[in-house]
Amino acid sequence: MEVTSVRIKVSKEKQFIERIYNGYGFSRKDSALIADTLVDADLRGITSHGVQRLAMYDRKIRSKYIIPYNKWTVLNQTKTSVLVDANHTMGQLVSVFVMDHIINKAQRHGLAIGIVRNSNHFGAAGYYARMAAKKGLIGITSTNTNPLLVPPHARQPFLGSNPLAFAFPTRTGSFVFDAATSTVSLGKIEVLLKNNRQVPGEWAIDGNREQQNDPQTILDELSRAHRLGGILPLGGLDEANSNYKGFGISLIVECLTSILAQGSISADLGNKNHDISHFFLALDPTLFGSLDDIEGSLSDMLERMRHLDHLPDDEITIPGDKEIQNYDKNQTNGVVDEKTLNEVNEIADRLGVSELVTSNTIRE
Ligand SMILES: NC(=O)c1ccc[n+]([C@@H]2O[C@H](COP(=O)([O-])OP(=O)(O)OC[C@H]3O[C@@H](n4cnc5c(N)ncnc54)[C@H](O)[C@@H]3O)[C@@H](O)[C@H]2O)c1
Ligand SMILES: O=C(O)C[C@H](O)C(=O)O
Repeated sequence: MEVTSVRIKVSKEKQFIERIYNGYGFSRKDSALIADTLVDADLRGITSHGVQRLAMYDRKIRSKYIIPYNKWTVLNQTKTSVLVDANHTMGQLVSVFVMDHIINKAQRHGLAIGIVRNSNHFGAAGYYARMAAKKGLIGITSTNTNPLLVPPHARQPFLGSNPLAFAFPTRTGSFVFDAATSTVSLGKIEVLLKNNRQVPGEWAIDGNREQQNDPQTILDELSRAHRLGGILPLGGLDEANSNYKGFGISLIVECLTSILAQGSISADLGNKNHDISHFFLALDPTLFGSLDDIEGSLSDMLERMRHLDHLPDDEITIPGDKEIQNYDKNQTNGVVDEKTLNEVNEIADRLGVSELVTSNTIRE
C-alpha cells in the first residue's frame, strides 16, 4: 500500500510547534522549549515521540489534564536530591527544570537525583539524559506511563512502557541508550498504523495471550477502560526468550518512578495519564578518575565493538548510532507522514494559528 510522507524544514516545524503552544497559552520561552524536545526527537528519527505526540498532548490539554499556567512546586531538597510536584504542567517543562537542577547539584556534590510526581508525559527520555552527558556527567532518566505492558501469564496490562534512558559522555559526544522496557513503545505502533504497516514480530498480544499484529486492534484495546491484551515485556511471549527479564526491568522503572515519588502506579493511570512520575539521575564520573580517561575508555570499547568480526553483508550497530546518523542527515529537512501532518494541522486550524507548510512529498 502506498505511503505518503512529507519533507518539513526543521526551522518551520519548530516555529509551528511554538505557535501551537503559544495558542494554548504557554509562554514564548516554554513553547520554544517544548518545540525543541519534540523536534529533537524527529531529528533523531524517534518519530513516535516527535510532532506525532502533539495529538496526544492536545487531548490532554483540552481535558485539563495538562494545565498550561500551572507551575511545579519543590517539595523537598537536599544537597543531592530534589522532590518535585509537577502540579500537572507539561512533562517536558518540569523535566528540563529538574534535570538542570540536579546537573548543578551533581557538579558540586558528585551525584544528584530528582524525583517528580503529578506530572504529564515527558516525551523521549533520552533528551534529559543527554543534558547531563553534554556537561560531562552520566545521565539516567525514566518515567512511568499508561498501563500498556502485560506481565508474563497475565491477560491485562499493568505496567507502563516505562522507558529508560542512559547517556554517558564519550570523546566525540555521548553513548545513549533510550528505549521502552516493553518490546516497543505505544508510539511506534501508532506510527506503523499511520504508515499502513502491520506490527512485526512478537510485540503485542490479545486478551487470550495470542500474538496480535494489527496496530488498530492493539491501539483500540489499549484505549479502553478495561483493557485486555497489550504490549509484551522485552523478551516477548515466552519464558524461553527471557520475558521475565523485560518484566523485571520494567518493574525496576516503576520502583524508581511511581513508588519512589509516591505517585500513581502505571496500572492506575488509565487514560487520564496525568499523575505520571519521573526519575532523573546525574553522576559525575570524575568521582572515580579523570574525565579524559573514562570518556576515552568508553570510546575505545565502542570502537572495538564496531570492528568485531561480522558477516560480509552485516554491520554492527551500537545503541545510539541510528539516532546520531539520523540527526546528521535530518539537519535541514525532517520527514513527517501525511496522516500526522493532517492531524497537527487540524489542531492549528482549531487554535487559529497558521498550518505547518511542507517542502516536498515523498511517495513510497
Ligand atoms: N514518555 C513516555 O512515556 C515514553 C514511553 C515509552 C517510550 N518512550 C520513548 O520512545 C522512544 C522510542 O522507544 P522504543 O523502545 O520504541 O524504541 P526502539 O525499540 O527503537 O529502541 C530504541 C533504542 O534502541 C537502539 N537501537 C535501535 N535499533 C538498534 C539496532 N539495530 N542496534 C543497536 N541498537 C539499536 C536505539 O539506538 C535506541 O537507543 C524513546 O525515546 C523512549 O524514551 C517514551
Ligand atoms: O504513555 C503513553 O501513553 C505512551 C508512550 O509514549 C509510548 O509511546 O509508549
